Amino acid sequence: MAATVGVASGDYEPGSRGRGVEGRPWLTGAPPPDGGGCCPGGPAVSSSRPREAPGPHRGMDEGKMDENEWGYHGEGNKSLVVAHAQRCVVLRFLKFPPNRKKASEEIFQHLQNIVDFSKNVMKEFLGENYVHCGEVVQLPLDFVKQLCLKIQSERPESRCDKDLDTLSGYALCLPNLARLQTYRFVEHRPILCVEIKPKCGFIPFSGDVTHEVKHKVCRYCMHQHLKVATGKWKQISKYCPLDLYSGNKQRMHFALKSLLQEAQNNLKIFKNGELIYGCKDARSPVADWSELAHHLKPFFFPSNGLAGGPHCTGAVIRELVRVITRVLLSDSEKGRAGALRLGPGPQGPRVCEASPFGRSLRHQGKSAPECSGLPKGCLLYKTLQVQMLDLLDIEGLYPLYRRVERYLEEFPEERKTLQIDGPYDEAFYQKLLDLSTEDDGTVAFALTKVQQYRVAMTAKDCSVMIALSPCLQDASSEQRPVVASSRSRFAFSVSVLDLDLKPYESIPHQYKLDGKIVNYYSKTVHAKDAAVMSARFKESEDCTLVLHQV
Ligand SMILES: O=P(O)(O)O[C@H]1[C@H](OP(=O)(O)O)[C@@H](OP(=O)(O)O)[C@H](OP(=O)(O)O)[C@@H](OP(=O)(O)O)[C@H]1OP(=O)(O)O
Ligand SMILES: Nc1ncnc2c1ncn2[C@@H]1O[C@H](COP(=O)(O)OP(=O)(O)O)[C@@H](O)[C@H]1O
Repeated sequence: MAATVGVASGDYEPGSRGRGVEGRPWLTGAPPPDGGGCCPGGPAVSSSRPREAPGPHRGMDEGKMDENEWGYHGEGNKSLVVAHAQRCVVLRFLKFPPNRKKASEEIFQHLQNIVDFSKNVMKEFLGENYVHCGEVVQLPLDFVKQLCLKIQSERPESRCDKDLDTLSGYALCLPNLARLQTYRFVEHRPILCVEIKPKCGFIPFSGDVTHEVKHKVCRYCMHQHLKVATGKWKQISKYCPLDLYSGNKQRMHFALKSLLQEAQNNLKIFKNGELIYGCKDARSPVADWSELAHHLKPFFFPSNGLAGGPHCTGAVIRELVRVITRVLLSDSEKGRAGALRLGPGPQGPRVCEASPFGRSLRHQGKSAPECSGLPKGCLLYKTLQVQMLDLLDIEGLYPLYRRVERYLEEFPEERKTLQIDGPYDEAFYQKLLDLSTEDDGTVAFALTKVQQYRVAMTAKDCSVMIALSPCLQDASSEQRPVVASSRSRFAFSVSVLDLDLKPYESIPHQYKLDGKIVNYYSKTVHAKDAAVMSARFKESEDCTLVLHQV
């Protein structure tokens, strides 16, 4: 069990073993030292050992954490996140199905693996500026239990099939990326945060793909049909990741407007840390642009130089889309591409046949606008490079997974040597750089492809957080980059989150899911398109017959 540290120097030392929060100024309620803390602005997790703390009472004495200072922030399939009311720090807890008992040490190791993977792998691939590793902290069990009770009513019903881990006391402490990363204390300025889960930005190019449609339509667009059919979402989104990743402003604008029309779990907008836009689940009300514009107008038209009404809504949405596009194309790494050199970009088609944008161009007899491509130092480019570690597609990868499985059935003790469950250290990272696809029949080759696939899956499911804070006209940009809109200027930060390495055990699920998605799409959509085409062809044939008779 991880030790709880004693009184520390007060500096924030990431990567310690489940730092207890005792006596750690950057985690206490006291004002942090300049620049201290997992988020320089500070603070908040007070000190204590996991123990049955005295009954809850107001005030933050040393060693008592107050669940009333924390609020529900969001959750996905695996984690639940709470944010401190004043400070820019979050606690990210693991979630499990009810009655799923996991030993505390196992929880600690799981969380430490997330930190190690972010630090040793994703920081290398995506860049120092975009990735925040956080740190494993140990919390008072009573605090966690009270917190769980407090937030339960705020959770979307669709997420309540799993519960917060209240038994181990471990959580990840991270900077609150929904607030601008400041280098000192949090500046009390309005902050707008846009979170995008872009999903996979390329069409598979592997020769192992057996379903022809997979070379024409992207995974996201195909998956939309199955998701609507199974009731996960009400309507098919017009968003296509290839438009967002294209680097072409026209396509990126279309992609962002599509996300604004149908957010699903791919878009969330926060204002001063509060969720103001984005579906909590399939039953959430339909997107209301006028309400969103009302929230955003002060950011984009600060002098209130814009009358209300539909014109205003359109103008505000246009400004938002343009600013987000500029930020996505910004290059905080000054052109430093990541460690991967996967070639000029996706080798498959650059436009997805299912994208409404692509379809409208074809109907107008135009070709897709040339892909200006993403700047090599921007987060989308780097994320796409990591996604393309999926070199063989799941259809080519799955037999290699079976090879590793057969080896582990024979030598189960080798699982540790193969680093299936970590440690995700430098050695693990170095093995990811071997991009060969020539199968030499060895377990080593199979394992490398499996590990690369897991990393690619992680990059296909992560999210980009963009934080915007209005800054004065003369704000110098050396501390923080600045982006201009028609009437405003914003200091901004771009971060990536949800970088948990996808589990080795999820590969069979991916293989089955891939088949389900493709079969459903081929059976319903592709067949329908073919029927429409043949009806048109028949129609034109009938016309030809009439002509002959005459
Ligand atoms: O619907 P969510 O929020 O539970 O998200 C799922 C992902 O579904 P979605 O496609 O709606 O983003 C799911 O991604 P795929 O459907 O497989 O594309 C994702 O599974 P992975 O494929 O293994 O990434 C799933 O991730 P985990 O089960 O948590 O690993 C979950 O994504 P997150 O909730 O964002 O983790
Ligand atoms: N560091 C963070 N700062 C602010 N919000 C966060 C942070 N990490 C996660 N979140 C919010 O919590 C939600 C769920 O977290 P996430 O890590 O995506 O869960 P999961 O791993 O289950 O997908 C995210 O969509 C995001 O809105």
